[in-house]
Amino acid sequence: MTAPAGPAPGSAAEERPGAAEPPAPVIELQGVGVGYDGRTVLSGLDLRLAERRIGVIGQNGSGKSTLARLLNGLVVPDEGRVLVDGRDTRTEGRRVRSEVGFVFQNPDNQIVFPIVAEDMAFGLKNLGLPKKEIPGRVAGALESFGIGHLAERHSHLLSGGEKQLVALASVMVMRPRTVVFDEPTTLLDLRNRNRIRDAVDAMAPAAVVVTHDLELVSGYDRVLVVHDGGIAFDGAPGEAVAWYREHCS
Ligand SMILES: Nc1ncnc2c1ncn2[C@@H]1O[C@H](COP(=O)(O)OP(=O)(O)OP(=O)(O)O)[C@@H](O)[C@H]1O
Repeated sequence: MTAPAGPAPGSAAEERPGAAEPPAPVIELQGVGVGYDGRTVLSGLDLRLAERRIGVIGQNGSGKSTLARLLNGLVVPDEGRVLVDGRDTRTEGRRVRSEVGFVFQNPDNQIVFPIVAEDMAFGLKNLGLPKKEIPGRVAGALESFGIGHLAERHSHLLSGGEKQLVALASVMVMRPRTVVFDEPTTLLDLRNRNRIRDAVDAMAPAAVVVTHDLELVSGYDRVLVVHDGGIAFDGAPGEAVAWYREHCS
């Protein structure tokens, strides 16, 4: 399999000084409430998200993953609504998910096919991409994360770090405008954690990153602290982390 001459649009390799960045879609939460088994997890959330790098921090069980899943319709609210560029995740979930990708904490949750390239091609086939364009797109996405050599490997036999990079490439190959990450570095050693951090920092789409890794969000545009069923702090990374340390440790 040969990589295309240039980096894939939307790939990490495309990101370079002066490269045009696609505008992030505007994600709006209006009066959003979610509960499980009659227990409220998030309530009365009103948020407008349009920055390119947004971090989400908070204690275990505070509702961060739930908030992340609301953003592309993996969870639909019990109250209120979530709009992505005006599209309601309840009624246009499929369309929203083509614009807002999701990288799970455990990459095994998103790998379906045994071979890496097959797994990545599956999503593109579903998108209706012409068959002859698929191998080039897959190769380009893998190369952009420095993992072209994994194309023909068995997905389930990869190391944790390799799997997480493959999961990220599998989302990026779909060319989303925003990628939501649910604790992308939790299972990784320091080297792979830094690879993922650099990949997220450099990628062209916007990103919303849920994490307990407070250093990860230090250069972000905005950080939300989820606490007591809502957003307890919303602001610059330094202040958000300081608020979190003071109130939640
Ligand atoms: N599908 C579900 N069914 C029942 N309860 C759930 C479900 N998903 C989440 N919860 C509960 O909702 C609460 C919030 O969970 P969530 O995963 O959003 O928190 P979190 O902040 O991401 O936690 P962590 O940092 O531990 O990953 C928790 O009490 C969790 O047990």
